[in-house]
Amino acid sequence: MPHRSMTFAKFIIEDQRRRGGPDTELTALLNDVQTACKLISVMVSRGSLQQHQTETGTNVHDEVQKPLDLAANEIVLDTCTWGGQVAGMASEELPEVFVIPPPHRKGRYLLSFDPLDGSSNIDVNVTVGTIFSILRAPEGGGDPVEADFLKPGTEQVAAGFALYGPTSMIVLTLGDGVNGFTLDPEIGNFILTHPDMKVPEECGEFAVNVSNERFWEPPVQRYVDECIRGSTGPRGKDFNMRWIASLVAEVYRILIRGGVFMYPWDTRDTSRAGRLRLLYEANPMAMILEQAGGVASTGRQRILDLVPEKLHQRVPLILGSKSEVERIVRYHEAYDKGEDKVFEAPLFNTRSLFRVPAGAHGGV
Ligand SMILES: O=P(O)(O)OC[C@H]1O[C@](O)(COP(=O)(O)O)[C@@H](O)[C@@H]1O
Ligand SMILES: [Mg+2]
Ligand SMILES: [Mg+2]
Repeated sequence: MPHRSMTFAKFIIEDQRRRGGPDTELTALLNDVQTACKLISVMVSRGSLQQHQTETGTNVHDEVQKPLDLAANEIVLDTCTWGGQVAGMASEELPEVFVIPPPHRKGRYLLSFDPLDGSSNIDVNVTVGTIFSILRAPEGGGDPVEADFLKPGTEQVAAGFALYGPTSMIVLTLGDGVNGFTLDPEIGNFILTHPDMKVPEECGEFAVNVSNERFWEPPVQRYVDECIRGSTGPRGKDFNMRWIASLVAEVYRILIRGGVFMYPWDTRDTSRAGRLRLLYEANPMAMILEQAGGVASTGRQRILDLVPEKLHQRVPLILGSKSEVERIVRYHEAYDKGEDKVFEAPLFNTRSLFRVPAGAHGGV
């Protein structure tokens, strides 16, 4: 039984003491984020018992916003504006940077977030979550602009996600390992239940939306084909497949059981570089994965090294147990060098219209 006194707030203060002194503003910001996650958790768990504004629109990604997407977005904006620790925020649900309005205090940090990840799952009562990434705001105290958010993931000060499932959890990294906290509903606190999480190396699961199979590049087709061929194929062992359509739930499963998650580049819409967004989906998840001993890549580049070009940039995302992701990266290398003739699928042959456009893999 975990000690109930090791709360999220206490853990952060102790971690900072251990690593060279307190940063009270960062601590306060993380507490604001945890408060927002508690509020969203309560709202999500009330399901149809709660009335929501029903007028919604489409977001900048042309996706239909659910009432809970908007309500969760408002909760994070409101909680973190009042807290006074951020200079600005970027959200999946807002086209532009949100600048802290006067008379609120402007803090030293920038927060990027996906208020409700996996929201296609709300209607069917499957786990959803909130993803967040924290950067330092530029010195000087002016209003932040888009360019201030366009920093590689290596510059994240902290990253994490909340999970609203059978239990509500927060998984957090401050750049020194990964820790998991479970919401104790009796006392209303997130309690450290999963210290020092590590992605298991031994694994037998892959997660990918196989309905897109015909649109994938050959290296991804090759990896999945080999998994499916199981013990009678080149891998010599059987794999299981999962697809929850909630990145938060997939990443949590990988932290517990290992395996791979892929939302690779595909040819459904060649103008976009992937499905998932770099700033508030791929980067925070990549930091968590790496801090837990895993790997996160586009298939060709380390996610955390990408220099974002725009706020809502999309990227291919492949993450999970080290040896599996490294294998997929090798398959991309072999394909790019023309060494992998076996998987010259018709869609991708040299005459194909669907050849990957230059630069697309870095995300646009
Ligand atoms: O429905 P698809 O194409 O399989 O996409 C599922 C992916 O989309 C997402 O739901 C995108 O997140 P949002 O719900 O925040 O838009 C991921 O969580 C998930 O991995
Ligand atoms: Mg999302
Ligand atoms: Mg979302």
